[in-house]
Amino acid sequence: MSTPAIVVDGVTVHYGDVLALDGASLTLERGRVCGLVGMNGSGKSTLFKTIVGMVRPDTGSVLIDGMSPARVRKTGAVGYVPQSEDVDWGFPLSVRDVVMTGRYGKMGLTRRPKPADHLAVDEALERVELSEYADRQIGQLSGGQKKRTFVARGIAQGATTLLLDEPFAGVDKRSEATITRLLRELASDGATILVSTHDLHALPSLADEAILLMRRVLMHGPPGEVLRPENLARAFGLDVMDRSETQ
Ligand SMILES: Nc1ncnc2c1ncn2[C@@H]1O[C@H](COP(=O)(O)OP(=O)(O)OP(=O)(O)O)[C@@H](O)[C@H]1O
Repeated sequence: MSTPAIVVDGVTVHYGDVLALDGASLTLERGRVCGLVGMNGSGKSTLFKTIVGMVRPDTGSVLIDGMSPARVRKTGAVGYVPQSEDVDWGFPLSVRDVVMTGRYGKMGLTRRPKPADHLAVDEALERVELSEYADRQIGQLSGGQKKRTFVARGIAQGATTLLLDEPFAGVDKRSEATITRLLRELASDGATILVSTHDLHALPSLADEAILLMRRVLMHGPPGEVLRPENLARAFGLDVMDRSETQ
């Protein structure tokens, strides 16, 4: 069997007294889109940050393509689309600048882009349909364009694992459809995608599998099974399929 794309094994994370993850374990195979579902505060962002190596687990381990987060970070194999709240949108960076940061690992210490870097950025912008916004400051984008900028960064980086923290929050239907199509295309090219969302109705058309998180993985399987009302009731404590979104 090939090495799984992501293995999270018994990960526990505290922020001071707050227990954010409590023995979370999961394995994701290559070329799959997995939806991550859980109520506010269930540890979704913490799980992403642990996988990318921004948060260190108290116990447990993370392997990406069989490597530690610190090691894999240097390869650029993991792309991360953070929650909007985690980004300083006032920073004087254009869309092109943000996408170019995905190439830094390949540039060495000078960080001087070569023609191949410019080409990779142009191609990534085209793929997410943002070429005409390339020189716009990132704060002057719509919600969907902001998300697509970070997806483009992952593409320019050549990421084979992409982690997206609520890419559909504050995004209109058209951008949602564009992002969904992109993620499906990237997965069919072999990328592994872990994506958190509150939009449960959209999950079956987006994801091959789903995870229910409540500080630990309550369930991991086909979306139709994971989203059954009795399972959602365990994770959310209410009948969420009667609502368009869970909050
Ligand atoms: N930097 C931090 N310092 C202290 N507590 C934190 C920090 N970040 C997260 N937490 C707490 O850890 C728990 C898990 O938070 P996390 O952001 O991972 O959840 P989430 O599932 O992503 O939530 P949401 O759906 O609201 O984004 C919450 O109780 C949260 O308040």
